[in-house]
Amino acid sequence: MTMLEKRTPIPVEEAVARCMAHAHKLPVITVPLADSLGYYTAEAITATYDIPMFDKSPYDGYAVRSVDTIGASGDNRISFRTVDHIGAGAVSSHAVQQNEAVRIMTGAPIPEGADAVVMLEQTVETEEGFTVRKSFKSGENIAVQGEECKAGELVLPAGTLITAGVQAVLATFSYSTVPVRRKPSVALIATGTELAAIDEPLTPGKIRNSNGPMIAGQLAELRIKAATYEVTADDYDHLLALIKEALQTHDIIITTGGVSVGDYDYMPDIYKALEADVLFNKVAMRPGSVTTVASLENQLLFGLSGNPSACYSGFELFAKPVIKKLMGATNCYSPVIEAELTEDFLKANPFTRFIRAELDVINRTVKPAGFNKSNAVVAIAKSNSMIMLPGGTRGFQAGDKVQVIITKLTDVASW
Ligand SMILES: Nc1nc2c(c(=O)[nH]1)N[C@H]1C(S)=C(S)[C@@H](COP(=O)(O)OP(=O)(O)OC[C@H]3O[C@@H](n4cnc5c(N)ncnc54)[C@H](O)[C@@H]3O)O[C@H]1N2
Ligand code: MOO
Ligand SMILES: [Mg+2]
Repeated sequence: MTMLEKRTPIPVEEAVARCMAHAHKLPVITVPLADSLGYYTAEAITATYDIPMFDKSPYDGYAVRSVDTIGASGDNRISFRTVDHIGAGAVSSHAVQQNEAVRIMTGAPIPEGADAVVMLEQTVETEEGFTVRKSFKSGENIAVQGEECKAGELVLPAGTLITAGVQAVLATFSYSTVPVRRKPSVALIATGTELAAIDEPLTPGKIRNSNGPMIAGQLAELRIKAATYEVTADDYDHLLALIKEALQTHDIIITTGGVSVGDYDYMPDIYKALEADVLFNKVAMRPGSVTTVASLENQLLFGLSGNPSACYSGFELFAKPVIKKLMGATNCYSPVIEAELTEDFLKANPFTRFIRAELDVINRTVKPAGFNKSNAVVAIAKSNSMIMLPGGTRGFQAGDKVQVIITKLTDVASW
């Protein structure tokens, strides 16, 4: 029997800080615009020209000189003669003269001489053109060059998550390819002799490997495709060999299980054998207190707990911000908001407690997502957030305000 290793718990914030201190931005690559979703911009996007690039019509109508509309009223309709007709994409060669108009469609450049646009609905057609019954101010109904942004202006800083809207901006400024930081390559290894493959019969003592697909899903939510290794029995030699193999080609190795002090928990010995620098192996939190993170030169090993809720929380708290930082994100952390508890939670909290929860963002209320022990699976599925109760506090009651980490921003039943 070996001596039980003594572990010193560190505060969650300190554990996160240690992880982040070992997360170095990955090199810049370029990806086609169409494939850029989910990356972060590696350089600032600066306007290369004014937007709009030219004064344009925001309406289907007529471009006129506003001075010619002075005095127009219901009793004094002023007539205009149509001298040209352009749609978006065309440029009129006419300089608009007194009481002339160019029929112009939305998006077309304002012709020379004109300084206002009359909407089609504001006109009555005549043989030569149309009449108006109101005067127009100079600049009325014109989308002015540079009104959205000016050439040289910073539009989006480096480290912005590329969303559909960001892709629109990138297209606007002619980025057919986008400089981004490459995504980390992540190996995923579920450990445990008890784990049965998804199609294997559940013989006595066996359970399904739910953590493997869950972590793969958490990575996929960050648009990272995990390299999922075979499910591995608690066999030191085999596990060590597999992790060594994974270290050949991956930036991050995520394991689940085998990280505590049990007889078949081999991860602590594996970190020793790898001569990895263990950043921490005990965190003052529940669940997931045994979460271990170790570093090797430029690689990180996340030893997530085997217990599903602890595993999930460990990924959200430590792996997620690290991955975002590696990809060059400016905002690496999930948003935290204050919400009102709608149920009592009477357990005391010797350590910081994370509770998979249902947050109603609109009403700013929150409640635990059902049975919430470390081994819970269903509550993870029902949650969109985690309530964070500080260590050293007693129970909380309905009506109390609590801090909540938002883990999912969409697809929530109560929204
Ligand atoms: N004497 C002590 N015992 C335990 C301690 C402790 O401090 N002293 N910590 C407990 C806590 S807290 C947790 S959490 C677990 C962590 O255990 P491990 O990370 O070593 O994980 P395992 O022992 O491999 O498994 C724990 C539990 O989770 C189930 N599991 C494992 N992998 C999966 C998977 N891929 N999918 C679904 N479920 C999985 C496994 O069957 C076990 O039931 O240790 C406590 N013990
Ligand atoms: O690490 Mo365990 O899940 O704290 O309960
Ligand atoms: Mg164990």
